[in-house]
Amino acid sequence: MFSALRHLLAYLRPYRLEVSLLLAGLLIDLAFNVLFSLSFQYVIDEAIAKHDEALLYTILVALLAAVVFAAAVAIMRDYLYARLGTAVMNDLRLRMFEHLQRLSNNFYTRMQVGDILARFSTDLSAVQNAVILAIPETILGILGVTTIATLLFIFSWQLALLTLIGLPFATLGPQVLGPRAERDSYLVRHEEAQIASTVQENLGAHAVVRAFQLAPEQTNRFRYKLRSLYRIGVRFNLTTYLVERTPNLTFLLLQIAVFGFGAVKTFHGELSLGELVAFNILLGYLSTYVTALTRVMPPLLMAAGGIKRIQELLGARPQVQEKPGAQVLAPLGRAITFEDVTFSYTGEHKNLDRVNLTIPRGTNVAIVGASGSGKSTVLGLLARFYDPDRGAVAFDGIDVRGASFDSLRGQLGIVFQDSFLFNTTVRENIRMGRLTATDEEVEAAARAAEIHDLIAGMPEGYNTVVGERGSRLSGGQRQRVAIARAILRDPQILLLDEATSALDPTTEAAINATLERLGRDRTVVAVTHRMAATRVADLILVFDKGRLVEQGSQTDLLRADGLYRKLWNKQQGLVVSEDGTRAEVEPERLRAIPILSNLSDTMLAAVARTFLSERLPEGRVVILEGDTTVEKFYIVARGKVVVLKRQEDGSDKQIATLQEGDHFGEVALLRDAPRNATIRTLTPCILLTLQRRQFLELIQSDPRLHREFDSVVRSRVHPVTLA
Ligand SMILES: Nc1ncnc2c1ncn2[C@@H]1O[C@H](COP(=O)(O)OP(=O)(O)OP(=O)(O)O)[C@@H](O)[C@H]1O
Repeated sequence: MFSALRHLLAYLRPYRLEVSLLLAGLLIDLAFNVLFSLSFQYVIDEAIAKHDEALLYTILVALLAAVVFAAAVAIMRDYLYARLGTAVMNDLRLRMFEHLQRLSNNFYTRMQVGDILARFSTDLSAVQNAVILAIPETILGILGVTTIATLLFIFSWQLALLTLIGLPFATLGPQVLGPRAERDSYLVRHEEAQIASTVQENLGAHAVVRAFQLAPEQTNRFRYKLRSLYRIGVRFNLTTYLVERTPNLTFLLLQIAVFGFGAVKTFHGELSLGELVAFNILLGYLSTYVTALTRVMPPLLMAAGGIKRIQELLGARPQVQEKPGAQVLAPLGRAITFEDVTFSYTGEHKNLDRVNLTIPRGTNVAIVGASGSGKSTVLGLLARFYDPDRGAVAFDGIDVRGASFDSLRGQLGIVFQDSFLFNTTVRENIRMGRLTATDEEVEAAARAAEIHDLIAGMPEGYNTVVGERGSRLSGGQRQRVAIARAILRDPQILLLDEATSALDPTTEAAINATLERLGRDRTVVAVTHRMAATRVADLILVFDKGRLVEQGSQTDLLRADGLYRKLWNKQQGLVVSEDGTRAEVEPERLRAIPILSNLSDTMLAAVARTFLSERLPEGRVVILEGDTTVEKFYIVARGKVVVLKRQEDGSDKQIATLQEGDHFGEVALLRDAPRNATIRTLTPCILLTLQRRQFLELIQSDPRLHREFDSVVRSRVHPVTLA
């Protein structure tokens, strides 16, 4: 609690003037309350008892004037509260937002978006409550209690002593229950953030939820999270009410005791009637101040959890930082090198293992390998989104860790598979490549990315707003805007991370041609899982489980008959129609699938004809773990899918990703069995599917094949393949 208060006061530090005026206002408020109490003594003992009418009216007029003045001051205080609350919140929002810009990629993979957003919403509003309500009430409470306690001593030391002995009991409740409530407050905030994350995920997945009738399952998951919030919420609310309630109760008892004792003293003439009344009114104010102090407990406790979570965010250190006095990197002259680079995202296993490579300036380099082999990680280290655990990434021999961010990233233009477009105009989206670019330069970049004519043809031209994440543009158009953005930087080095793999073949070919042209005279490093796209590369780097296992030109690598050749073969025989809507598999390609490898040519041709194409958007569940109704075998003709395994805590763990040429669900051709993993599309996909019923009909039409297949079934039923 004290650390939360310390942080709250730190948030208020830039507003010393406003806080001083507020304090002055609070003192005036207190002074009025004291004067009001004392006036009773004078009215009763001096004016009424002594029949002094002039004094009576003087006191009443003075009181009226004081009320008007105190009310004016109270309005000024309200204004200051309003200003302070809003200003402090905006300061915090800005600090958090700025800090988020500095944090490294690892933070974003670790944190859920909903959790971060909750820190900006519910946590901040709890802090706002504390600033607006709790801080002034606490200050007024403390000032009030001390001033009034002193005055009480002046009236009657015995009564005051009695009050002061009783007062500590009022703090027992908060002392005992406060720390527990503070801990629970953090938990409540955490649970609320979890709920925000679940809602956010559900909103993003609404199409999948509807298509797969997952609403009851999703609602159950949500209900489970609500139950957890309910448990902690009830405990927290009860504890905070008790924190508030116990002092009130103690105070009531105390008030009765003091009043009784005072009444007896007045009866015996040891205290005047006016003094007794004034004393009791002061006591009433004391009670108000103590109550005010206890009333601030719930919002303060609530804010304590929020402040802790905000401070956690502000305290997160960027993993990758610019060194003080970092060197300005000259434009790349000779080569980018990886010198014995080892890197792990989580420390559990190496995602890059002792990688040595050289990318000479001006070359076109392709990075290939199975999904998860570390291709994108190479780009991440090159752009210094991460730092290697061992070894170094160097530009012309200079370790990038010693270089300034601007001079390193200023040389790079990056196009991702799904480049983010902001919900603003096309012009502004492109200009984000270089904020100082003129409109003419923006248009020149759009021309280079071959999207100028299309933009110019739109009713609002470059001022067309692209919608959330660029939703008003097609995938190909979005990608061209992203390329224009990268080109606007006129980068020496172009990094392409699967820049065209989510597009249909015609658009992909067109954009690849654009990129090929734009890549001339630049250094291009392109991650791709499409082997055909490596044809233009001067150098191909082949990765396997984080290691660079082969490198050379396409001709060399095909001749070498190693991993590259294997990956190449896997993608042969899968033909996608130009508009990217259908796919076919060539019979010979099916021979690479163990379960079909022994079929005759005629049968393979028949099986190949039986395959159907399915187009699925990103994020669609193809197979659900435990489902027994899916009777299909799948080949990925386009795109990427992820294999997920349900964990004991109900979450899904990613165990593999499969890409073009990979297959899954082989076991569905053999027998009924619950699927042992969930398969979900990571990108838009075209899947080739083979229905068990149709497949078996084909097989059964030929008794010889039927016998052959039976023996395959018997030999393969045990080692169950994926899903
Ligand atoms: N932010 C991250 N945190 C933890 N592990 C990660 C992270 N990013 C990637 N990985 C893991 O590191 C490994 C290499 O990932 P990387 O993205 O470089 O592979 P890739 O070859 O580009 O795969 P793909 O073709 O599927 O994009 C994978 O096992 C992946 O699961």
